[in-house]
Amino acid sequence: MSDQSASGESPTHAEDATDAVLEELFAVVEDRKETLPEDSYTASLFTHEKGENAVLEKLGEETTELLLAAKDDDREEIAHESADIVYHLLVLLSMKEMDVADLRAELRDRR
Ligand SMILES: N=c1c2ncn([C@@H]3O[C@H](COP(=O)(O)OP(=O)(O)OP(=O)(O)O)[C@@H](O)[C@H]3O)c2ncn1[C@@H]1O[C@H](COP(=O)(O)O)[C@@H](O)[C@H]1O
Repeated sequence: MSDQSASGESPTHAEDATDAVLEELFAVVEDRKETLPEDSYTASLFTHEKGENAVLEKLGEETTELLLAAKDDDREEIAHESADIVYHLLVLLSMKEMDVADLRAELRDRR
């Protein structure tokens, strides 16, 4: 990470790319919530069959898996579980009628 990035003064290209990935994934989540395609795992989370409890359970499971991966120093697994957590977190934000912008604003406020 560059000094400029660490200071928070100006986003780097890498940060721009990260932001775009989160925005794009969140847009897919929002689309699945609205259109509810039958073959979509995301859509299934918005049904009564699964719903919020399933998302919360997943976040709990994946957090445990992340802790185990960290204890094992398994970087590939850490990345995998982190991505699972971020995805399910975005689903939860959408369920609460929140936006990825709320997460970004909270992180920015801490700098
Ligand atoms: N990022 C994800 C994503 N992460 C996890 N999952 C699903 O979440 C489910 C549970 O995840 P787990 O890791 O617990 O699955 P698992 O096989 O039990 O694995 P482990 O428990 O062993 O880790 C699996 O069915 C995964 O496919 C995801 N499903 C969808 N997405 C994104 O959402 C987009 C839309 O997907 P659909 O809604 O399916 O069209 C995709 O293109 C992806 O970008």
